[in-house]
Amino acid sequence: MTFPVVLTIAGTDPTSGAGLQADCKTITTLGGYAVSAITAVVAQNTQGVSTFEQVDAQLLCAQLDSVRNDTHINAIKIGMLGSTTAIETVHSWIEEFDPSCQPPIVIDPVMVATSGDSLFDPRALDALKNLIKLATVVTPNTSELATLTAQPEANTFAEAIEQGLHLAKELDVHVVVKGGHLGENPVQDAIISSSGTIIERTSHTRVPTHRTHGTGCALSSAIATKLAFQPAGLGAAFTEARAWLQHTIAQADALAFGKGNGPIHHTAHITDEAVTAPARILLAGRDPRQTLAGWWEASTRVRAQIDELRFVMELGTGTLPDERFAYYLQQDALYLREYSKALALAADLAPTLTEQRFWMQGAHTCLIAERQLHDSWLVSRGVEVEDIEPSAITRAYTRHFLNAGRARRYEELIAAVLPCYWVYQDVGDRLNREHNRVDHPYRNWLAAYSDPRFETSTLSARAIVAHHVERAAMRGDEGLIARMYDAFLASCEYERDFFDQAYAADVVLPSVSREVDGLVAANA
Ligand SMILES: Nc1ncnc2c1ncn2[C@@H]1O[C@H](COP(=O)(O)OP(=O)(O)OP(=O)(O)O)[C@@H](O)[C@H]1O
Ligand SMILES: Cc1ncc(COP(=O)(O)O)c(N)n1
Repeated sequence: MTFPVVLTIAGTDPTSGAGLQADCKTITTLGGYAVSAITAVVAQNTQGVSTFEQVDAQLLCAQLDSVRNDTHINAIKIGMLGSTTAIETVHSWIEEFDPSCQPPIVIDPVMVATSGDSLFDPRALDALKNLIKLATVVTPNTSELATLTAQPEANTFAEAIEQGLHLAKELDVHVVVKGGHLGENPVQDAIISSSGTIIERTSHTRVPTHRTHGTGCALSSAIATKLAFQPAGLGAAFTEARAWLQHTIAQADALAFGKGNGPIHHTAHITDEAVTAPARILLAGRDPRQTLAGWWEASTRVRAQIDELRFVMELGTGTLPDERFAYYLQQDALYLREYSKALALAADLAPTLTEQRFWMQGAHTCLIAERQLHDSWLVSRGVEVEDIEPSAITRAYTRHFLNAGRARRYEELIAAVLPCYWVYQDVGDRLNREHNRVDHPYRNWLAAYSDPRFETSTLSARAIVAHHVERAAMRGDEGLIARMYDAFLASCEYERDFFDQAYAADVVLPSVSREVDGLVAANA
């Protein structure tokens, strides 16, 4: 297996919340191989910066050469540089790349730490702007954006966007505008192209935490890592990195490190067993049934079949006929009623209050989604749910998990309900990233499944199931693990058949009366 190499050029943080150490964690978590060059040694922690010293130019250059002489670099993230000397050293070093082979460069123009301590010599501003001209993308916060554009700090996201447009054109660089400092909820971010158009916008719930130390470092190194995998996909690199960041911020209070503005939880995804390249390496030699990463690998074939279904492809491109979509939504509404019962059964059987709360909340959300489906898209097209019967597929799928629940087999039940989160989130997120556009007929369906709240629920469901697999493995209960594994894979197959049924030969499609815009999400 080969890993794309991502170089971080940054200052240090001994407590690993920001700077070079945090960048290395981010790159590793997202499946890259992290290499680094130190610009400044900073004595800091979650409470502030006590002192720092710049690394001299020769030593900085020697570190950079050590990396370049030994490996191909797939992407570069540049963070704290601090002084004119460091900036000019990095500038000259980058200019030595053959222009046709220069890796993508992400610059986080670090000036002031979250604690308010300065990490930048203001006399270095012109040198920094010259360096930014060599970059692919720059990711200033609102205060850095104001300094770079010589304007007062923005008070609203719209003002920040104006400054971002100005900077993009002036320096001929893509700009990520970040709303973290604005206090608005939801938090908005956007990426602007060098020609001055907004490529992507994101909107996320503001996490109520003071533990946001290192968010800027993490976002920029995550974008660099995504670019290392896919150099041409800057828009997707930004939205994927931002979605990843949200979960790390949401888990910061659980990490609870330090006495001050603590760090985000960079590795939250691997601790709850997300499937990343490192997780796959850990799998080598282990029975794939013993980890969720192994389950996911085992479902690869079925997931590929889902991607190739006519229904899914047309849903993505927006060419799916209304009647097929209406049929699917009718069945989905019926499915959700039963799925909600399964989640309520899981709540009843849950061994802890946290798990009980999670499943109960899911059961409730399903019923809201079922109502919204009915009240919006279907009603507006004159399609009723009450008139129809569940299909054979809907019946078999719901029986599969309800049987486990009614037999009070908690672990099997939660393994069986997991694909409805995980497979849906995976398919929806990819379709949304590849196809969503303002005039897409099913854009709200696509957006719903890549919603960060759905992603957070999916990660929680995975964490709960992973915990029970782990416990069964510790007890040596191979039989239970095998039953959970089978229940999970059977549900993946039902997911495929569920998507496929609107194109079954004998399907009776509803008649759809008129077109009205707007559709609300199906499923959990
Ligand atoms: N409380 C929060 N909840 C959700 N997202 C947040 C929160 N605070 C910051 N973010 C996100 O974190 C990223 C960094 O934003 P911010 O504007 O704070 O940049 P920064 O100042 O460079 O970060 P840092 O705090 O590391 O210096 C952005 O994607 C922003 O949307
Ligand atoms: C070496 C270094 N680089 C960047 C930051 C900014 O991170 P934050 O604004 O979250 O403190 C930092 N504190 N230290």
